[in-house]
Amino acid sequence: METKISEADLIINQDGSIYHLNLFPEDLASTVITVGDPDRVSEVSKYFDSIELKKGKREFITHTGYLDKKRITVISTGIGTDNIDIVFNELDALVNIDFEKRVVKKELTSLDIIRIGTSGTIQPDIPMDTILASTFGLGLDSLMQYYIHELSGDEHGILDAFKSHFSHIKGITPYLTAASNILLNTIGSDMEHGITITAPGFYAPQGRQVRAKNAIPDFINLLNNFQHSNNRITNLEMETAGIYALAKTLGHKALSVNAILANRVNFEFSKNPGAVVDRAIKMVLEKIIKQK
Ligand SMILES: O=P(O)(O)O[C@H]1O[C@H](CO)[C@@H](O)[C@H]1O
Ligand SMILES: O=c1cc[nH]c(=O)[nH]1
Repeated sequence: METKISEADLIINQDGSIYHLNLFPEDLASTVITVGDPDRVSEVSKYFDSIELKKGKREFITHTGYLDKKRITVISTGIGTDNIDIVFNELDALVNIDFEKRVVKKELTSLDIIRIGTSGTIQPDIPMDTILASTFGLGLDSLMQYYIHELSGDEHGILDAFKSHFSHIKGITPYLTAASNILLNTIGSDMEHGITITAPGFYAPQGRQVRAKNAIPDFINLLNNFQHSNNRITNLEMETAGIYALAKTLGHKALSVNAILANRVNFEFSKNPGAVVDRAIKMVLEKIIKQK
């Protein structure tokens, strides 16, 4: 017998839309771009040939439209993997749960989900304004402690090596998931590649020192001298690991594309962040319409 999902587990608004995203199943395209900043949604959808839908609630703004006959949804997640938990469970529910019967559909849909976000590099040879696709998301936040989450052989190897590199740091349980290979080799081709660290904050959790003192000394050096086979850590941000891990758990493909705005070893910040983000948006949209 099909298990019915309760009204408290999956909350559907009075009008039939999903709780936080405020969307109906038909509002969502099978190619989804996520951005952190709600204002970045229109920076993406301004390139669409037509926009059929604009909706929003809290920090979750959604536009769906067409570019060159391809239907695309762009949605803002806000900052952090706590928001990724909400957005990814609700995106999945929109395609894979029958809202009337409150059961999982027999035929599951796999979404293509591409993050276009901003990030700081920790490698001196990666110039500012680089567009980088994350090969793996390595989470230092706690989101995946709450989900059963299986690792492949490659993922185990890198994660075990990182855990031993990080073994003197107490109280952090890292997790790691690979990008979708298909999206990495299509959307992510012609981009710099590397492991992305997802931090549970912007300041000390990314090794920044302003007034509050850092508990982990030499954090950036500790990360940038990690190496496993050909894999090195290239950048820091706040969503990728949660996106990769939940996408894999729920059967979706995901890729994170990072506009590098900060170089943490050269202590520099981009002079023109808007232009770098715009270049990342255009690269991703061009690659999406070339797919299939
Ligand atoms: O520019 P977005 O997509 O928000 O991404 C990055 O910028 C925010 C911090 O400034 C974090 O969300 C981080 O992941
Ligand atoms: O250094 C940076 C830049 C953008 N976003 C981050 O999370 N970190």
